[in-house]
Amino acid sequence: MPTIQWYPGHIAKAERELKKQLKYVDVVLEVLDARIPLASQHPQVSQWIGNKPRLLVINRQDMIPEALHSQWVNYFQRQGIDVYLTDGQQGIGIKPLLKATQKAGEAVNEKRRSRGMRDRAVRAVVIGFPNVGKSALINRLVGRKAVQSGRKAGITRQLKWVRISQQIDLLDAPGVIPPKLEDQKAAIKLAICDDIGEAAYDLQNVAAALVDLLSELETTEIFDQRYNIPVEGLSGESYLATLASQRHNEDQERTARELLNDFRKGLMGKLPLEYPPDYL
Ligand SMILES: Nc1nc2c(ncn2[C@@H]2O[C@H](COP(=O)(O)OP(=O)(O)OP(=O)(O)O)[C@@H](O)[C@H]2O)c(=O)[nH]1
Repeated sequence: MPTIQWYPGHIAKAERELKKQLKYVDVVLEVLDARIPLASQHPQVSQWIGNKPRLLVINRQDMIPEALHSQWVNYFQRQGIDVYLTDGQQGIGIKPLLKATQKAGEAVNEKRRSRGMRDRAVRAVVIGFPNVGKSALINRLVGRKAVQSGRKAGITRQLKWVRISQQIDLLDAPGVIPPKLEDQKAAIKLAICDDIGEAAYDLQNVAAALVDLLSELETTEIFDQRYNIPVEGLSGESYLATLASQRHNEDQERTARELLNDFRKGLMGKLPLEYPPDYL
């Protein structure tokens, strides 16, 4: 399979701007995609933020089965990482996240008080891959439409500070991705979930990879129900070809787009592409 690489100019610029702003930030909220919490962790974030407090936010919680929620929380907690599950579209899980952000930033004001300075608002930044739901989350945290949110990756182009309350200022950063996608398995999952730009990959390869991945996870029953063709015994590539011949007059590109859109819109049901490594 050809490698997936995507690092357009606006992302490189976003990363430079973000790094500049990080020194003014007290707390980092890293947003992950619930369907792929491991693949959507940015490999360089830890290095950028040093020992600033970090909260992990698993967004799109509505797109995975509820039974998995606590499994992910446990998995990250075992590594000493605080995790919050949210649905940015419906505004679920927002209050605990606000509280935790406030609490994580309090150390700054304790230090200021000890030097005889007045309290100031805690400064938090929301970072993550494109399209994971950062802007939708911010709008929920603010309680109004303060920043733009949209279905295509790469909507947020500029860094923007938003006042959430007297206590919290939030920085909305454009999606960042590593300059080199070293882990190609992760890159394919990001492409399937629409968390990197479409220019980076071949639609048919990625749709076939979705079928292969779900076969590996043994969660392909939905294909029999939705398309009336079982996956059993077929590779992703042959499945796509079979589906195309039955539905769209051999048009595999159109079939691939339809398959991926059905998955991305949640029309195939709650289908995670990753489970905690120690999931039983
Ligand atoms: N189902 C579901 N959709 C969500 C959720 N959060 C956000 N979305 C949708 O996902 C799409 C992307 O959301 P954005 O908030 O624009 O994502 P972003 O991370 O700011 O994207 P960039 O600006 O590209 O970095 C939008 O259509 C949102 O409505 C969620 O928790 N569940």
